Amino acid sequence: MTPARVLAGPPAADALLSDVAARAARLPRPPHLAMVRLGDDPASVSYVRGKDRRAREVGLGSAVYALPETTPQAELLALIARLNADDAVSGILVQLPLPAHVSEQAVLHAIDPRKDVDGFHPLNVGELWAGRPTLIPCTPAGILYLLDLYGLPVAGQRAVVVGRSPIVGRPTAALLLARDATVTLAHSRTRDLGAVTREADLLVVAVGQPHLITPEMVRPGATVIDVGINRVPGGPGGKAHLTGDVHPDVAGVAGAITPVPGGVGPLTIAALLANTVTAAEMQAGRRVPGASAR
Ligand SMILES: Nc1nc(=O)c2c([nH]1)NC[C@@H]1CN(c3ccc(C(=O)N[C@@H](CCC(=O)O)C(=O)O)cc3)C=[N+]21
Repeated sequence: MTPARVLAGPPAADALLSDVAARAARLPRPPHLAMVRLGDDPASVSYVRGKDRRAREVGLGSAVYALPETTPQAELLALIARLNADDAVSGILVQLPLPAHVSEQAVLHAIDPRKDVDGFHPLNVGELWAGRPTLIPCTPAGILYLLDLYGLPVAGQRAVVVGRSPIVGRPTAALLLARDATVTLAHSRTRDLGAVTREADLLVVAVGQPHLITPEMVRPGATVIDVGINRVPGGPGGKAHLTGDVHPDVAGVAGAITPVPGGVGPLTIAALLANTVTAAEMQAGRRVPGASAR
């Protein structure tokens, strides 16, 4: 078996971002992304910094509101209300996870659906499941962009998504369905997971369990998208390193596979900035809400 084709994220992200920059430049003023984070979780700090830097690189405005971990929910909701009302703000992202005293649901409901660049507001979630993707969650949008860029088919494919989280698994299943794949959504209670994943032409894994997917669970020649980002000890020099939900030996069976890091992650950021431009276009009346973003 020839080893799998590696679907590198960074060049695909660059291609998407050059389109984002061109669309941003056609607007009357640069789209602006407001990001809010509570507390100093190192991963959140690093992700938000990465998004902020990439936004500026492609000519978007960007602002980070770094609030104390102890910020009361009412204060966070008041900030969101101000950002909703501010015409200079095109997109709003509240970094997850939130501290336990803040209701994620209350926050996600509070963001104006037309500025919801994460695609987490129930209106956008509903539109996506109804087959009318508008502002699509960033990781699923990034996965579809990656597949399209590398010329991998979606329509008619047997797709298996492992993981049913509201931010990755569920919306990925909805988006693949909107693109005419035959979709199975598997999860921690799925009986004989390997028998299910072996049916997949296209396997998307978003569980957060290092090396859950082993070679015998993969159909030879399948496309495997690894969304897992797991920090595990014992990297080069004994430092913690990143590894995916898919065992490295799967590369000997799959037809195509995304690496971790350097696979889906960079596309997630690019898709966020694409959503920010889409939101700005809608607000400028250049795009009708509901006209497909793809
Ligand atoms: N409201 C909200 N929206 C999000 O989109 C959101 C969130 N909260 N909370 C956390 C998750 C996680 N996430 C990632 C983005 C980029 C990489 C990424 O660029 N990863 C690099 C490596 C990064 C590293 O070295 O840590 C890669 O895979 O190559 C990873 C993860 C967005 N999230």
